[in-house]
Amino acid sequence: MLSRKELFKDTLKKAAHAWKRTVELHLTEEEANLLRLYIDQPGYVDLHWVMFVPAIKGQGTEEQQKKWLTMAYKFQIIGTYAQTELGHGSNVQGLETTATFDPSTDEFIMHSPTLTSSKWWPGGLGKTSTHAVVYARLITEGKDYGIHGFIMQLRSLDDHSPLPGITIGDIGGKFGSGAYNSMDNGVMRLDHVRIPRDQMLMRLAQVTREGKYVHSDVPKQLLYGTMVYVRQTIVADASRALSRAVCIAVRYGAIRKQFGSKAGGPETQVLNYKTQQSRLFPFLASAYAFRFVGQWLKWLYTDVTQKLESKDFSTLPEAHACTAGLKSVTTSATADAIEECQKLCGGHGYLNSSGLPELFAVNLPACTYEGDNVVLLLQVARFLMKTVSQVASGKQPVGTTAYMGNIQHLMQCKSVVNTVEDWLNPAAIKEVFEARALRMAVNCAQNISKAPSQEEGFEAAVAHVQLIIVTKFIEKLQEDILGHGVKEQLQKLCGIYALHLIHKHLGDFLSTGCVTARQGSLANERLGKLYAQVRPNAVALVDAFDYTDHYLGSALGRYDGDVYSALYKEAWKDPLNETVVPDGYQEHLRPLLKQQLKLSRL
Ligand SMILES: CC(C)(COP(=O)(O)OP(=O)(O)OC[C@H]1O[C@@H](n2cnc3c(N)ncnc32)[C@H](O)[C@@H]1OP(=O)(O)O)[C@@H](O)C(=O)NCCC(=O)NCCSC(=O)/C=C/CCCCCCCCCCCCC(=O)O
Ligand SMILES: Cc1cc2nc3c(=O)[nH]c(=O)nc-3n(C[C@H](O)[C@H](O)[C@H](O)COP(=O)(O)OP(=O)(O)OC[C@H]3O[C@@H](n4cnc5c(N)ncnc54)[C@H](O)[C@@H]3O)c2cc1C
Repeated sequence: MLSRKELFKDTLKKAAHAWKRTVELHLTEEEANLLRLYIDQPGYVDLHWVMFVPAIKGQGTEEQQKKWLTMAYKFQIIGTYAQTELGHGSNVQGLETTATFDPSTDEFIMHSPTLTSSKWWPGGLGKTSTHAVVYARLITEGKDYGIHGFIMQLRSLDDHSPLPGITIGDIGGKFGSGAYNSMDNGVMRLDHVRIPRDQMLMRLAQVTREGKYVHSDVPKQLLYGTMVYVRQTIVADASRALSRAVCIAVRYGAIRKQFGSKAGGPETQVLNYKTQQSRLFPFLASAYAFRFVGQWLKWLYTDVTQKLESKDFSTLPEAHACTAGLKSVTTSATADAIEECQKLCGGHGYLNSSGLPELFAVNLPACTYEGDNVVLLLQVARFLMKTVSQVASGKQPVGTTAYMGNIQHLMQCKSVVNTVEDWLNPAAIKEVFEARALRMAVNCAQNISKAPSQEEGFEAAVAHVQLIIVTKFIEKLQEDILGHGVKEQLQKLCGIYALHLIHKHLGDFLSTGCVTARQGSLANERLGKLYAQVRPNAVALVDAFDYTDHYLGSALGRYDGDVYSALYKEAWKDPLNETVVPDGYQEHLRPLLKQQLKLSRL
């Protein structure tokens, strides 16, 4: 119910309080991250910690890190990540902002040469950030060396006014009433702003005092390293958002009753309807699947980072493909699922008090930020095409593409499934997912020379990423899992996750010959049985997410199930209910009613 200005100020207040507590309680970096997470309101601090600091860590020299991170860690400066422009977001190499080296003063001149080169979108830029890592085309000795990162001070540290030559503001209201409107996404134009040479982030390349451009021995793709890092955190974020929506819809489904038995007995909980289960339980399974794959991705990222530190860059392409693909598939699935959960809760799901509209509006842009989901999957497709061609030339693939090394078998194998129970076998499931992913990638690679098809590449990428998620779920179940019966429940969810994908993408599985129509129908039968088996534990499986009512923010998802009183109470809090007779009655309603009454008497 807050206005945009009030909402923004509230975000500043919460962030300042969180920082105060972080200092007072001597929180570790991880604890401070959690504190921000549970404040649960997008704000400038996200950009500061999740993008500005990592960009300097990844692209700054040791000396630069020492200088800037010391201030950033103490919040003496607030930073953002200013990459996207009005004219270009996905096409990073198409950015237009220039950083021209002037050897006479040992400075870079930062400039926005066109309207479309205005920086547009960076979070916290609009009203808050004092500094930014700004991405611009480096020009020295008359030559354009492409996009590089530069640290710029944007606002005075005394009175917060923009520095000379910098025009800066907020880009305006966004989707939904609250949601991402707590963030001051900004616009910025630069008019020949001078910064010292040593504010170019120089780990990847340097410009000497004389203006010579010198490459480092690290790959230029490290320029994109911050995005790899953030995409990895977004997967965990998507799993959290999805689990919140599912928690609301499952709990409400257990409370909501519609239609009775013919004999006039009690009405049926909507969660008991098969159609409700087949729509909702795949989301429950996905929430767990995304959590496990997110944990694995975090491990992969840490592993790659350690390798990079010792100058082993070999796993960078795979890390890029995994983070891009998983960010894309999990955020798209999550946005769709939250929207569907709204429908699963019927009319009440459409109320703000259900918590679902806000959850949807906050998570929808994750499909776009940190890389449009389609653009990212096309990157995965490119990686797959390269891998297929390496396999063809005898190279053994590793990591998440290791399965492609089994090409002889996977290109011609037939699924062993013969009964409904056979679909309980993880090896049988994994084999059909591997065969589907490989055959789609190979078909795409073969067709590329004839008529390049983006769609085919996109579909092959989706199949590959789904295989990763299924595989990581299966691997998770091979670990020791504490708690009586917990593993059995997770096995059921793993089955649901995999089999609902077979159901949804049956066309792929059939057309690539991985399963027959009969096996597809056995998978559906198995899926129906799994839904029935999960039903008794569905509420416990969402309680296990351990969300407080406060964090869930939903009248429908309350732990105590007292849904109707909560809805009723929430309604009365609406500002429209502050007066019995609404504002506007005297000016607009009364004259209208009186006029009509007069007319009717004539
Ligand atoms: C990938 C692009 C589209 C590149 O396109 P292209 O022009 O074709 O390619 P080049 O630039 O020439 O590159 C070619 C080669 O480089 C490889 N490549 C590309 N990207 C990478 C990469 N990232 N890493 C490694 N390698 C890469 C590519 O494969 C080519 O290799 P080869 O030649 O084939 O060998 C690119 O331009 C692009 O990425 N576009 C997308 C742009 C984008 O993503 N922009 C993001 C802007 S910033 C933003 O959006 C910020 C949003 C705010 C988000 C706030 C998030 C808050 C999250 C909160 C989290 C909560 C915390 C949770 C805490 C917890 O849970 O722990
Ligand atoms: C809430 C939010 C916060 C953001 N925060 C930041 C930030 O802090 N810092 C920052 O720098 N940026 C930020 N961004 C910008 C964001 O990174 C870009 O919007 C994103 O990278 C997509 O780029 P675009 O907007 O140029 O989309 P476009 O690339 O213009 O996409 C438009 C359409 O074209 C399609 N398309 C584009 N290229 C291709 C292709 N090659 N093949 C097929 N289809 C294609 C896309 O799929 C999409 O459907 C933010 C964006 C949002 C929404």
